[in-house]
Amino acid sequence: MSNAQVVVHRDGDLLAAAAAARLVTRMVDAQAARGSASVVLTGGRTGTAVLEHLNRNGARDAVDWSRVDLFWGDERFLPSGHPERNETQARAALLDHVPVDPARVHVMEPSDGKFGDDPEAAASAYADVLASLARPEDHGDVPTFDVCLLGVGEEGHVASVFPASPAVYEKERTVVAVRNCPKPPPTRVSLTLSSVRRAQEVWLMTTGEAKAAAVAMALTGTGEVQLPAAGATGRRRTLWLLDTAAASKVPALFKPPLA
Ligand SMILES: O=C1O[C@H](COP(=O)(O)O)[C@@H](O)[C@H](O)[C@H]1O
Repeated sequence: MSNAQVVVHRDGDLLAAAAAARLVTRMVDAQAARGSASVVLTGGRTGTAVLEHLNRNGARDAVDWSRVDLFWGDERFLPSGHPERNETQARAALLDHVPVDPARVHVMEPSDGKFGDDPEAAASAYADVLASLARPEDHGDVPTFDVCLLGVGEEGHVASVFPASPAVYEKERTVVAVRNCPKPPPTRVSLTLSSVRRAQEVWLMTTGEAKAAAVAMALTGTGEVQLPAAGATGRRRTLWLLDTAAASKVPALFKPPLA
């Protein structure tokens, strides 16, 4: 994790506002360079707050939303429209308010979707979606995302890859079904860490003292099996966006002045 960058904000609200502004810039730059942008969304409180801030930010209209591919890092395997689905929360926070191209909003199937209550089939279908969008220059079955947004759990999970779970050992598949999650709901679909690592930039965003130990451990050499967040790295950049409480156990070496 030595190449990780840490940015500490005064509180969670400022973190979400600053991350939203940062995301606008990143998407506009990607569109200027390549014509389109691709972002992996995360669920959770911080991830949703970032989308809410993005929706309120006047600069959101600098993005050509019809040329954005949106993916999810994980999904809670629940019926379509369920309030706990990451998709439902992202739509309410942002996607229902901007002119996205529905064909470029790549959702993970719900538990009442075309595969029914079969998370393995939903995971396999999402792997097919990723593979269909990968270009030769991506060198594999996953597109090179511009940004992958991630929350971080108290025990160090990212997406729905939990410590010492089968998902953290997965080396072949790009997307997996996750069962018996320690955090409800118990059944989920998730990108694997190797898929997360296809992103140019990975932004790990979290707040609160309850996350402080996991953040510090991830930054100081704990392995990804014990702490999946440690294995969430970007090809070009790994950025930790923290509030002061989540950063409270980070060694001074990593801590820049307060942003
Ligand atoms: O369940 C989940 O939790 C994590 C972290 O959520 P937070 O509320 O503690 O920020 C999130 O990253 C993940 O996408 C989600 O499914």
